[in-house]
Amino acid sequence: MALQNIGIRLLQKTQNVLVVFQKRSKAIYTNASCFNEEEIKEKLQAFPGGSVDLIKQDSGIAVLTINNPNHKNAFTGTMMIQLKDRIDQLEQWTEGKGLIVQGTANTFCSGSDLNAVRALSSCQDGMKMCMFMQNTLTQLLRLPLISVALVEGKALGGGAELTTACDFRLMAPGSEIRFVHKHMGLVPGWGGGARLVRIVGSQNALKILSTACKVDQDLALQTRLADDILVSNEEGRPLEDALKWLSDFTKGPAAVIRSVKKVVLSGRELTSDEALKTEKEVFGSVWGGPANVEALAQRPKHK
Ligand SMILES: CCCC(=O)SCCNC(=O)CCNC(=O)[C@H](O)C(C)(C)COP(=O)(O)OP(=O)(O)OC[C@H]1O[C@@H](n2cnc3c(N)ncnc32)[C@H](O)[C@@H]1OP(=O)(O)O
Repeated sequence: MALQNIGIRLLQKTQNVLVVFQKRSKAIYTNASCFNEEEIKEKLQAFPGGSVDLIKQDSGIAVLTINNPNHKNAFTGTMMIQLKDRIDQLEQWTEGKGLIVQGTANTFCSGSDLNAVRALSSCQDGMKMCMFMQNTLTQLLRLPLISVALVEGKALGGGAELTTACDFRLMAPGSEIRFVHKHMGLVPGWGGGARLVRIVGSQNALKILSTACKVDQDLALQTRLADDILVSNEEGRPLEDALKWLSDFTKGPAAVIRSVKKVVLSGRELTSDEALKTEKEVFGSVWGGPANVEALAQRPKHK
């Protein structure tokens, strides 16, 4: 009977945590904000090409690849839809711990496909595309996975914004992140402006956005836009090195790593009171869990 009660309590705790995160991972724009996802998807379908590929490894780390090499990995309309689908898949991946986002062919991403930009030139269409991408990139940032943008070559415009939707940014030698929006008569619209401010502070963000300067590895380290610089550009090495770099953060059971991300995310995004309550719920989900029981049985010393 006692065991049954513990089981029921654990189930309730897990449900509470789920409720908190389901509430939080809700899209920024919904039908209530007059956003019709199907309508913009239909428009985006008219701009095909390229793909967004996902490989989930047994290690619990997935690799998401932006793949449109003939156009420097620019996001076509169908790639925007695929990105959302892949992130939906990652949301369901309960064994996942980490994610690397990269571009194919030694370049990260040159932003929005300029052909689509030209065709969706009305203010309404632009804003609908922006809402769709903000929803998707917010969903990416809120995945319970520790995510890394692996920047090889150039990350321009929307590509630069995409890097800010990951927890960490690693830059390969010679790579650059550049918010070129100003030169296009634009500002960031995929949420990259708001996220940039959180990462580098408002002074640095203002400088980076108002000059549209190249953020090379030195400036990226100085402003903390990059978390580390990789040592080699040799074929295959950046991904190999990024996987190794990430593995330091993903050692251990998925339930614990995912909980760490949830606690940090709530601290980053919620009010202090909400973050504390969420932390309590997440704590409850791991307290007395298998990893906790095993650790206690081993009586570890943290020397
Ligand atoms: C809210 C989102 C805002 C945005 O993202 S707006 C888009 C911002 N991005 C840009 O303006 C990128 C413009 N492209 C460039 O600056 C240069 O192409 C880039 C990336 C520096 C590469 O230069 P290069 O190495 O000299 O190569 P290239 O210019 O010959 O490009 C190779 C082929 O790729 C194409 N491409 C590059 N970026 C693209 C894009 N964003 N949309 C559509 N096509 C794009 C380019 O047109 C060229 O195609 P093609 O070989 O001439 O058929």
